[in-house]
Amino acid sequence: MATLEIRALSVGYGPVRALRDVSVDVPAGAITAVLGGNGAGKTTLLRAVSRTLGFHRGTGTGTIRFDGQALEGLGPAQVVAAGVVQVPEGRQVFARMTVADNLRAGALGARGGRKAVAAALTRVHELFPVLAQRAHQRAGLLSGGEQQMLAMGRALMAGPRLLLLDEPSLGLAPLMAQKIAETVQEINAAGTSVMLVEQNASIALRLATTAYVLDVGEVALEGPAGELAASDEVRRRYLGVVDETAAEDADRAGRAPRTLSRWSA
Ligand SMILES: Nc1ncnc2c1ncn2[C@@H]1O[C@H](COP(=O)(O)OP(=O)(O)OP(=O)(O)O)[C@@H](O)[C@H]1O
Repeated sequence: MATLEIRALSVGYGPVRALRDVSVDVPAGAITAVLGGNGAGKTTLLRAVSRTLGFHRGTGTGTIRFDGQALEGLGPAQVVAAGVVQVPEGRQVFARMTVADNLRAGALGARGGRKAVAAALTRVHELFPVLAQRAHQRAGLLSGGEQQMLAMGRALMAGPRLLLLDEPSLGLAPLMAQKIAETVQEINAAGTSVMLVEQNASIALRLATTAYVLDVGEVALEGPAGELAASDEVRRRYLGVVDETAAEDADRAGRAPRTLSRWSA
């Protein structure tokens, strides 16, 4: 059963068409990945779900249902209260506030009372012990990886049933990216559905059950993550694998083969 159903979603920023007729299903309990190059519309898709397009002067048409409830017409805080929480790209922690206060801020939109918040904090500290050790430090002093942990921890404080993750491994060293990936798996195994936007296709396809590839605002490919990982198109464009025929074709055309090293692990 899909917990999140996006149907015929089109989004624009003024004259810029960012998404066109996009339909995506995020099944309950699974990790669903969204891949795509720069500007493909991945972040826009998450903004549409979290109802934060308005902050960026974006407007959209189409339907988005979460557990059968229409999200159109809700404000961002109501979406959080419904159980859908976004971890924005670039972490966006409150740099001048302490780690503890950042986490407290995440609980503001939470359902449930003090007990639920205390339980969420215990859980966040179990997942990310460094956030307990650094509780009284300013968030701006944390490393990039620790800030990503804080951004995820802050989102978990709201008790999400669906977590929207925007490029959690961006700019992180491979070991830290791997650690974050393992934690995403752990969060999912504990019952939270995940919609994962990743520039690191190799990590995303390893974590996800199903995946979508966006290309200039449209769904270009979709299917089981294992099948996409094996497809020549995805391997060539998103996993940095240069197939020989493409390289020869490119040679004949007198230009370098197209490798997208940014996409490789
Ligand atoms: N606030 C905005 N105002 C105008 N255009 C925007 C705005 N935000 C995004 N866009 C445009 O919408 C399109 C999709 O952008 P989006 O950020 O969703 O892509 P993305 O796949 O997340 O890319 P990236 O990996 O670079 O973040 C791009 O053409 C982008 O320039």
